[in-house]
Amino acid sequence: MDAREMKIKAAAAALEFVEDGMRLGIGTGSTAEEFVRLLAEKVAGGFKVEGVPTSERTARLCLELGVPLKSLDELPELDLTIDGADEVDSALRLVKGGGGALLREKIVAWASTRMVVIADETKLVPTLGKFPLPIEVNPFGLGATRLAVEKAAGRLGLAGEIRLRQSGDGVFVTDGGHYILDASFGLIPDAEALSGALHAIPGVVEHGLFIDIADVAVIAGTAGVRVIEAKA
Ligand SMILES: O=C[C@H](O)[C@H](O)[C@H](O)COP(=O)(O)O
Repeated sequence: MDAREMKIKAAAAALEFVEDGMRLGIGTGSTAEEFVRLLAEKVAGGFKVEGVPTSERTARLCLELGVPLKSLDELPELDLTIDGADEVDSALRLVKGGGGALLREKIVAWASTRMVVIADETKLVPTLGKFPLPIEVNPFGLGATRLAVEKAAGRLGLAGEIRLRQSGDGVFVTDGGHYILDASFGLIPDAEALSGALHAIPGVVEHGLFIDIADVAVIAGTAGVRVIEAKA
């Protein structure tokens, strides 16, 4: 099974969590896009959902495929969000933001009663941190914020390159008009402490650590699909 097939398997299994009439947060990325394609087929068959997209990219795909959309202002409470991840650990802590959508993804997931994360087994890790941590920052005072991030990480014994994300010839800009710093700190043994330290920096808008947000992970691998529930 190749990577795309695994993503489709995870997306198909996650579709089982979606009920007719649900208000649905719809994630961003290649795995979430497989979910949107499968959801669109169900919608075409008469299944009713109202989706809130986590990025302009996802919104475009939903509109193209006929998945009905609302804004989060119209639907401030959602039943379920289905989204991908860059890393998932056994406590269902996540690293997200590889596609730059982490802020809207976190806002949408937070507004949802449940979040189901979908991924192929390569994303499952014993400890978060192999994937560089995306940190969304305000463009104002970028240098100062970067330094503050470096110092905060250093106090937790973390160090590594912090790169300003680029896109084509320029700086990558998120849907919210912010920049992304990709921090290669290596393994993050205390994700909660790093999350708190980053949130304390005024120039940090949000970071890609999702802690106590995902309720279920649907992980597709060569041996089949595994469903992991978060411990209460
Ligand atoms: O910003 C993007 C998101 O957090 C994605 O859900 C994440 O990067 C996973 O994307 P993919 O399914 O393409 O690996």
